[in-house]
Amino acid sequence: MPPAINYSVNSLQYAQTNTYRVACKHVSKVICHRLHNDEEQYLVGWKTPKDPLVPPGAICSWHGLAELSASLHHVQLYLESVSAGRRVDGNGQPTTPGLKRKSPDSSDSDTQSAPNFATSLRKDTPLPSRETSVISIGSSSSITTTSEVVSRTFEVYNGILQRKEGKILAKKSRDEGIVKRNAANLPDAPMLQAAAHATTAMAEQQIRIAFENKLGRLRNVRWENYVDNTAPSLDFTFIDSFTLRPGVYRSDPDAHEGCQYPCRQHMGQNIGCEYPRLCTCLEFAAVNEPELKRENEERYQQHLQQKQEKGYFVNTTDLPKRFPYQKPNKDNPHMPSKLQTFYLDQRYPIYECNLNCNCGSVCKSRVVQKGRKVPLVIFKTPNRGWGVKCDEELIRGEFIDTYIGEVITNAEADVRESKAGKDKSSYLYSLDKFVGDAEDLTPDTCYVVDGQFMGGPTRFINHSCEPNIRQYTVSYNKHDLRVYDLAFFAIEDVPAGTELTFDYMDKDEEEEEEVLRQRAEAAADPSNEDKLPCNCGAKKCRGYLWV
Ligand SMILES: C[S@@+](CC[C@H](N)C(=O)[O-])C[C@H]1O[C@@H](n2cnc3c(N)ncnc32)[C@H](O)[C@@H]1O
Repeated sequence: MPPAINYSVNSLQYAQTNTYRVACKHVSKVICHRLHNDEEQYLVGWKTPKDPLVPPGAICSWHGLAELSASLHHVQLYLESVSAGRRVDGNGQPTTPGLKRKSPDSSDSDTQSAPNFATSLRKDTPLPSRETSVISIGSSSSITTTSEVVSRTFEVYNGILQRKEGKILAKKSRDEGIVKRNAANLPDAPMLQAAAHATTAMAEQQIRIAFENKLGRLRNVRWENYVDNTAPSLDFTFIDSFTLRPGVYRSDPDAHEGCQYPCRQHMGQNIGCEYPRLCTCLEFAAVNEPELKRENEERYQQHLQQKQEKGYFVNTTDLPKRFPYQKPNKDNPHMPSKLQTFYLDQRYPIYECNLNCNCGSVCKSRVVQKGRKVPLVIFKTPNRGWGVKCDEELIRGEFIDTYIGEVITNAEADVRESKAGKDKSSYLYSLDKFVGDAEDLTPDTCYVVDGQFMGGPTRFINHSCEPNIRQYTVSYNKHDLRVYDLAFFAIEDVPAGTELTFDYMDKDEEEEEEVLRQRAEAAADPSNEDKLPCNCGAKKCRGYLWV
């Protein structure tokens, strides 16, 4: 019989409330659940740290929700896999699909189903100071990962966790009648049977509260779910600006080139910049070509030629430019700023004034930098996961919010994608607008925004083949071609409460007939078999998400 073993106190931190908190970083995954003494408990599979396992040889142990408050997203992942019928055993093989959920007032417990070690412990052993059982390898001396451990056929012993002199001990039970379990196939049949009768309502409620708390930090965003009891992922942090990761650089805003003379505070009847030829911020802004053509046909032709050769970065000194936004409506100051139709249609990069511009904060060329003004709702859709809508009507050209997240190198994006599988691509947004406009800026060297684990509410926006919003490039530093804002604007009037969607493939509008032809072609193409079907419901739906 192996002796009682000390194990890392880091993994279960003793909180002042007399409750241990399972440290998230040590959890591999939640494997099963049960009702134990009327308490919902979750079987936590441990990661194997280099230091002694938790406890050495242990692969999993049961914990109540109070102990799992710092690891709730593992419980959330478990509940999602159960409801999707995707549960797998320790060998990665699917187990009995789809446990039937019980209503919250269900009083079934594991004692009424097939006996398991927990039942034995409770009956015959003196009540431990902490009633949690642990499954561990009896004879294993080497430390291996959880998945390695469970893939071997071991007889395991069942023990209890005890608190003693400031440490947590895993102790083998002396109970003769204890049921030995084979760790190769967890959760095993008796566990699954017990789980099928055990409610998960308390965990679901705590997950919803935890998400509510996260969202509470955001102004003017709420969430609702009239579809089921779930909440958006807890493994997500709301941030309010880009988080730059290693290898990513952006210039200091203090160093941005701003518009100087003749710009000044409160100019242009207090609506800011008014010199479309001189303003240095507008150096690379869209040239007002009809105006130029009217004024000087020769210079106009020269400009077209240069544009064709050099793209956005042609010499436009003294040429008339287009301000990105319409002038504020003096009669109705509550009317939101609108992106000019030219920019909406042409997708031309938008240059806003910056910290070093003389025009001041009221300038009409400052919209996206002032942040979201519209109230957003994250809501559960019936067949597209979570989506986003706005509580107020949006007008065509109105700014909604930006797409933010971790900014990573393209190489890092490849690594993350290869680890996470194809669904990962949904959250990766390349900052590739200016690829080719600088020699060293290629599809392989541009940065990528990853919104999966960090971001704002726009990270929940779904795709539609007939979208009502679109993403535009907004820059405050005309010399930085690598880091700029990805800003969403309404491309049509959107009634309050309508789901906001953009086209993940950013395609231009096509005739319905052409789209239907392409959809039939895509459906017949076997290489599309593993693609996600698109549920946008649009007449011009292309059939799959990534075509
Ligand atoms: C950026 S996320 C959008 C938020 C997502 N619905 C969620 O619950 O987190 C992209 C993922 O949403 C789902 N999705 C988005 N648009 C969809 C559509 N039109 N049809 C089906 N699934 C969609 C897909 O699973 C896709 O991988």
